[in-house]
Amino acid sequence: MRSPKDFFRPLAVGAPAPLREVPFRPSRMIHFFDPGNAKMAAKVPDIAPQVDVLLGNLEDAVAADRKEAARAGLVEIAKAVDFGATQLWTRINSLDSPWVLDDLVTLVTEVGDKLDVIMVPKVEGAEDIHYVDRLLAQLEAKAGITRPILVHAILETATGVANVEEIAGASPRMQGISLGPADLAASRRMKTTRVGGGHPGYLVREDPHGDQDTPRATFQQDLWHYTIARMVDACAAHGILPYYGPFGDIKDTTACEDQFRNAFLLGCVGAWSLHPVQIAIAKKVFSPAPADVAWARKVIAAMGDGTGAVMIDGKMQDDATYKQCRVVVSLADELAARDPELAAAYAAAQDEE
Ligand SMILES: CC(=O)SCCNC(=O)CCNC(=O)[C@H](O)C(C)(C)COP(=O)(O)OP(=O)(O)OC[C@H]1O[C@@H](n2cnc3c(N)ncnc32)[C@H](O)[C@@H]1OP(=O)(O)O
Ligand SMILES: CC(=O)C(=O)O
Ligand SMILES: [Mg+2]
Repeated sequence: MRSPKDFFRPLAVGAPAPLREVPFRPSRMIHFFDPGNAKMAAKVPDIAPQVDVLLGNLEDAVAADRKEAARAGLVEIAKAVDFGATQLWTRINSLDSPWVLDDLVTLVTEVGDKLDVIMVPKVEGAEDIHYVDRLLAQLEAKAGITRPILVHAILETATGVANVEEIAGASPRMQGISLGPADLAASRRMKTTRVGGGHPGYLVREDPHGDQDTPRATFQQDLWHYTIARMVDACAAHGILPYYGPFGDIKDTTACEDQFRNAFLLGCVGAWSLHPVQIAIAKKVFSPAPADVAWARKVIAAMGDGTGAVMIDGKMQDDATYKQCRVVVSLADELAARDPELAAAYAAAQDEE
């Protein structure tokens, strides 16, 4: 482990200095596309302004014989498109694959100045992040890149979950972590074949009634609660951002919204959109509701310097609820600065209060 005094030292001569704080930039949806798929690639200029993050995916979902085409497609798109305030990310191939070295070398040297974040799949421990960290520093130095490219890990192996705290704190490059429910299910030998979401078999049943014939209600439980909660704590402890990952049942927009909202309420800042239909869902869910923002502003106003206790509409407010309200309001302000429609909805709700 590096000494704390060396933690923020560049790992290569000529590499940019690491950031001391992860910039909070809106990232309600990380929109995945395959840069080697001509139809999807053609949609990028139209989709870019609608999303917070556009991610050129090179890993799973890109067939083995299309890996080079996807990488080349991403370089072309990154050079050609003006992304405005939208972030450009990529998901590279896994560190044990034959493609990852070329992914990193090509992308950083050709379009490193356009890339905000590199998502690394199947991260198992701090050593995976250390490897990417050093290599990125060398490549940044070679390419003359002046601001560090950040790193995002996917939590999708049992070992990764066991090491999530050390992964979150492995480097000042760490921007965030996403849950990878599909690979994680396989790694853990879970018996769901879905990409995220619930399972009707994972339930609790109410106690028997005196009368044997009365049916006993069942309640479906959340398969992902434990992992998301661990991930959120690890991220918060290290000042980085947690995300729910993919929801594979594209047609079930209702369950997608539920899964995204559970993650939002537990502390996640965004989720992946795999299909254009999921963009609006993520936008809705990961933007605090206007009524909640108006309420939070009311509490903050009533609390003055944020200490003491007051009663508002029958509810006790004190230093802790003041902090909760600050979380909601600062997120709303950051999102409103990027999203005029949302800013207007917040202003209207404020006028109603
Ligand atoms: C477990 C994991 O690793 S998850 C992450 C990896 N997976 C991915 O990245 C998947 C990304 N998404 C996709 O590949 C596709 O959305 C699929 C395969 C799920 C569905 O694709 P389709 O069957 O083409 O869906 P559908 O017919 O509804 O698409 C409608 C249009 O949207 C386009 N489209 C679909 N997904 C996307 C996308 N993610 N980005 C941009 N455009 C898209 C299609 O090309 C199609 O265009 P067209 O109207 O010009 O023909
Ligand atoms: C997100 C991802 O890669 C997975 O669920 O496996
Ligand atoms: Mg995966």
